[in-house]
Amino acid sequence: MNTQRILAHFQESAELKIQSANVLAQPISQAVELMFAALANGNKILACGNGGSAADCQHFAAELVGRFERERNPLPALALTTDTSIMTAVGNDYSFNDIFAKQVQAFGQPGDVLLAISTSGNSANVLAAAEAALEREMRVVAFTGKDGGQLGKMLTDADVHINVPHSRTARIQEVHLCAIHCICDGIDVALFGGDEE
Ligand SMILES: O=C(CO)[C@@H](O)[C@H](O)[C@H](O)[C@H](O)COP(=O)(O)O
Ligand SMILES: [Zn+2]
Repeated sequence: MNTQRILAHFQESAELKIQSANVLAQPISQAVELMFAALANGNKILACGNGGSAADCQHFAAELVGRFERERNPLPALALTTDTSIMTAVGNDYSFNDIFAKQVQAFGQPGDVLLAISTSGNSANVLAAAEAALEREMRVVAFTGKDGGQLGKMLTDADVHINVPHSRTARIQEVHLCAIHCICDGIDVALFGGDEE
């Protein structure tokens, strides 16, 4: 394979990370504050998304329940992407669009946070989950790309929108993962200090 193509992927990814840092530092900081306040109040974080974004949800939940870089007590975060019995039952008996919303209705409490990840902002099951969360007085942290899609439009001022300024799904996902690690670090800093600014 032509290594130029590989170099181009790295180049585009690195450039987008730098560009996104300027645009996303503020909303990522807001997401840390929102999530930490919820956790400190005894609430939890639910996470949903499809494909690579489902993997991101699981990655995020693993770092909260296990640990990120510092030793600490487990924090309550649940990926809604892992229970194949729930997802096949709801998908089969209702609709694939309901696989996350039903779980939000089952597990979500007022004050909990939904991490909703969709690079297009238009996946119907993620939109339904966000709608269910808002109905339950949960807050939503939305990770999107492109123009933010319908997900970006349904958020309230109390929610947080982390919209990656790019059109390519793979590149958007790479920035989403960086944002997830920023949030995990921010939660550790909120717990233990270490923010020198
Ligand atoms: O990881 C990738 C592409 O890089 C895919 O698995 C991708 O996540 C899937 O096509 C998703 O269904 C895309 O959905 P969304 O990000 O638009 O909500
Ligand atoms: Zn991917």
